[in-house]
Amino acid sequence: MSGEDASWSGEVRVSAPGKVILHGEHSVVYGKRAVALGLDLRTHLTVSAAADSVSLCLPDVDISKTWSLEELRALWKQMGGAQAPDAAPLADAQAALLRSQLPTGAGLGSSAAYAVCLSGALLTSQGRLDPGEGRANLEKVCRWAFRSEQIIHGTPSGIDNSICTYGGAVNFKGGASTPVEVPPLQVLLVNTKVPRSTKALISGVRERRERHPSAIDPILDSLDALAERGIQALHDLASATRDQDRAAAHETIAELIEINQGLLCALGVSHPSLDRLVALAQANGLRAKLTGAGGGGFGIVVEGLAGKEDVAKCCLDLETHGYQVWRTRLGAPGFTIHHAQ
Ligand SMILES: Nc1ncnc2c1ncn2[C@@H]1O[C@H](COP(=O)(O)OP(=O)(O)O)[C@@H](O)[C@H]1O
Ligand SMILES: C[C@@](O)(CCOP(=O)(O)O)CC(=O)O
Ligand SMILES: [Mg+2]
Repeated sequence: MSGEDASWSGEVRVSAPGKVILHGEHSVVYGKRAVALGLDLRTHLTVSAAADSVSLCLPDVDISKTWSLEELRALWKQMGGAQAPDAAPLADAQAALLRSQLPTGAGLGSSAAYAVCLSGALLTSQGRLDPGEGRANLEKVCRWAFRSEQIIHGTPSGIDNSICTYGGAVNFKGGASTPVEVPPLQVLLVNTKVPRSTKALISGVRERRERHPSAIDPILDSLDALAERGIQALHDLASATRDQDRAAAHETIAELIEINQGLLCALGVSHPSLDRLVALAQANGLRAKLTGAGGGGFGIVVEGLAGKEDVAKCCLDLETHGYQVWRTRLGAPGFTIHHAQ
């Protein structure tokens, strides 16, 4: 439904995945290439019609708020919202309930999954997605989610809202994303349990670059080249038909992960908990890097062709050192409408 007089009386249920950035975190903020994959941990949102208010229930962060439509219309007017060129009319009373499997503020894109769910559910409930316009609808969802990320982050690159909208794997550069064929990529998601702020880490990189532009810019260029090599390796893995080609692609991916972590250390976004994680993986013959903004949060260990025993031993070592470990396969589907009426 849309328009000032329309009153919608249905329910919309949607979900969006979290994400793992394989290559390009931080450098993507400077227009460099990045590659990210959907994660099978999801955020779910239900939006339903309400009598005369808008309420938002976020049990995972212990927030529950209700505003009367009158209050919101006054605020809308005060903000000059009606004059905005792409402003959506504030028409309907709604209740939104959101649940997430994603830890917040840890590098797995909880903010983007949240943003994508909100934008997708509201666009659906307001009748602003056109039946049969799959890609165009997703682009719309992605654009609105980016606005929400701007509120949370300040200067997001757009990669998180893109992967959480489109899912699978995306090749992202300069604000535009293209799909990448997803090979079977098994990883360990490792939680350092160290809290950190995406915004503060991005500022830290900016300040380091301002102090030493001639040293930092080549690192950003290397990260760009690494992402390009990473996409080629994913492609090689997806299209490999012989064991030796699969093995070669896995070896390349592992080596790129190792180089990437070194460059992120040079940008100043690692953390002792991440350095230890990388060393423990390496002691078991596996390669690891931080994912997302770093400074704590999550790291990933790529399993490649490691045997079951080596992977199990690596998990055990990590858990013994206090890390939480989840084993998962990357490439989960993007924004999904489960129910709309
Ligand atoms: N389930 C949720 N409910 C409400 N807000 C959320 C939820 N998930 C994420 N957020 C918002 O996103 C912020 C975390 O985003 P960010 O620092 O970018 O880390 P990440 O996106 O890697 O989890 C939270 O502080 C909160 O503002
Ligand atoms: C550091 C950055 O590249 C990724 C941040 O990811 P996260 O919020 O830590 O999940 C920032 C961005 O791309 O907007
Ligand atoms: Mg985020």
